Amino acid sequence: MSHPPKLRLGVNVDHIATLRNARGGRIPDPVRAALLAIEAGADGITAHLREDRRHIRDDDMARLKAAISKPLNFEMAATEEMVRIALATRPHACCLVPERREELTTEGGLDVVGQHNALAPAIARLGEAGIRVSLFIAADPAQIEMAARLRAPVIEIHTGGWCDAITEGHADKAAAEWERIVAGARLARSAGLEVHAGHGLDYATAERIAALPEIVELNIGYFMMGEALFVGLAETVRAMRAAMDRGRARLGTAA
Ligand SMILES: CC(=O)[C@@H](O)[C@H](O)COP(=O)(O)O
Ligand SMILES: NCC(=O)COP(=O)(O)O
Repeated sequence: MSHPPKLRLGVNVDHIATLRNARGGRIPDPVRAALLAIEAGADGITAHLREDRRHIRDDDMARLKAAISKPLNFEMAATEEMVRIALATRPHACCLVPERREELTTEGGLDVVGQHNALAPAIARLGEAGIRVSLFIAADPAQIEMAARLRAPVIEIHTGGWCDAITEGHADKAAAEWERIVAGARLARSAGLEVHAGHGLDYATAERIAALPEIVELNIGYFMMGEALFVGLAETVRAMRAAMDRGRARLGTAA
């Protein structure tokens, strides 16, 4: 790939809403966080409207759409309720993710293979409305190939397994997960898909994955919101941007 496109940073503001909801008030406001992140260099904002509204609420998504000048990536389960909200909101993009009320965070990727009949109408309705559809999946060849068959333009590779293995010191599992990501990104690109990645990324893992030329967007939230508590959100966005730029400078050497 001679001149791979710029690597975009999507900042996920979910967990500003988690803190806000702790007392049921209006502060801290995820919209203010989004505006600050954009001012500091974010290329887009991601927010996950979960069925249980544990963090981002319907009003947050509507205010984000109205307030931000950069693309809004609306993460959602592929339910009738969420499709209707997304069609009314008209974000730049929707990322379809698996959801289970009892989960602590997004576990695993969307089962595109097992649910392709149910997903196809949602993908079509969102796409026909001009919304760029992304499927949040594991770097699994069968899932990637089905995503391409369903004509979703984008996949987002779930990096949680790789990041968790690193955090827990499971070097062999981390190496195996990394190989899956490298191979999955290549397969997805060869299938004509735009390739994003996210979940659990921090400065070190973002820097490493930035060296994969097939990947053009990283969506990062939890780690950055934690860092922002100590050094500020603007500084955190700048530091993440710098980590991604360092990784991009080593393009093609990470595999
Ligand atoms: C799909 C994804 O990776 C993000 O939305 C992440 O799930 C943040 O939301 P939760 O922490 O609620 O899972
Ligand atoms: N899709 C990944 C995302 O939006 C942010 O995930 P995380 O960084 O909060 O784990």
